[in-house]
Amino acid sequence: MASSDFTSIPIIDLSKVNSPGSKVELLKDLRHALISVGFLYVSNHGVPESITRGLVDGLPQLFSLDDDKKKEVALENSPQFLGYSGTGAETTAGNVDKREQFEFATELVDDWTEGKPLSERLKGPNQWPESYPGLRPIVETYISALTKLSEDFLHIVAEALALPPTTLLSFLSDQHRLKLVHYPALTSGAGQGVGPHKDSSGWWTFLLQASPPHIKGLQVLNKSGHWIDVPNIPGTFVVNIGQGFEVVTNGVCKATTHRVLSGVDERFSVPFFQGMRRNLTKTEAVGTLKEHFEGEKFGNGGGDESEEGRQVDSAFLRGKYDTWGETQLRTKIRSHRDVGRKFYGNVLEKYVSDD
Ligand SMILES: O=C(O)CCC(=O)C(=O)O
Ligand SMILES: [Fe+2]
Repeated sequence: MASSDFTSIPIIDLSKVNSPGSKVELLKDLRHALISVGFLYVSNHGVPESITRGLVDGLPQLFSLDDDKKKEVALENSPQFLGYSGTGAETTAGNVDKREQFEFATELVDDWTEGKPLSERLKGPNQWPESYPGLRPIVETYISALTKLSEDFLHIVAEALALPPTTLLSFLSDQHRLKLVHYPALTSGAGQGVGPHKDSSGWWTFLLQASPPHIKGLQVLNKSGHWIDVPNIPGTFVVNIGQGFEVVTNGVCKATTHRVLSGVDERFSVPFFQGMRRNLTKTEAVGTLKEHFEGEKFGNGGGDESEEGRQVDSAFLRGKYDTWGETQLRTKIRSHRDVGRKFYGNVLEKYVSDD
């Protein structure tokens, strides 16, 4: 094992930002987590317990709706790829993921018209299940709270990386995405809840583990290739780096590979994907902070990564398309070809056969 390799996930107490003495310690711990781990918990984050509780308590009711009620808000209806997708609709690392999910986003108007970049069509309204009218205020309140937390967090991250506090805000999107996820119980043994991946859809991910702490499942790959458990610690969010942030930091802060193993207990989770602006070009993403992150203070950076981690595709950096938005659209169309066929017929063939 590499001498600096991690075997557990650091907990960052965000209340330490409030006093100068403890802030120094916070920034040092955060910097280590960002450069050497890529995953962390945040505690004392300021999101009221009533907001997370409202969401957690609603999940069993939502997922126990009849199939035909879920299908009324099927993701296939939505050019924004927002809505319900059932178990078996997704594959990761070549295997089928055993999970069902509702995807929501910051509520926006679809004002795309012919001539605008196609990726602007990712912006649009949510589909709210009519048979659970109480869900909308719960989800909207939660998205607002996480939007605020994730923006505040970017200020602290910038400071931990020796940047002016507002530096990272210029990369933000007007749209953040939220998934409500249910991993059904397996009748025997363990199986793939979601396969090994790096988060490609956001710039940072804030995950609420929404089942009791004895229900495990989330694991992170360390640099020597061992899977490390990320148990649910009540009152915290798990925070991890997305592929966009890795690009912007010149690889100093790595998007760490993770997976979910399902077992005999069902499990719920809620990832919030803080969005990167769709018109961000590869040149801007790579170039804006390049000099800063090439500097000596990041000498060794997070450099090393396990072989399995290296294999995980970075669609933005290696892909053919110049903007973050187009890369996102391509990824979405490739994962949901039926939506591609219905709304993006002109580019479907190009995106599915360009590698
Ligand atoms: O369910 C979890 O704990 C993690 C989910 C995840 O990694 C994802 O959806 O990207
Ligand atoms: Fe993930």
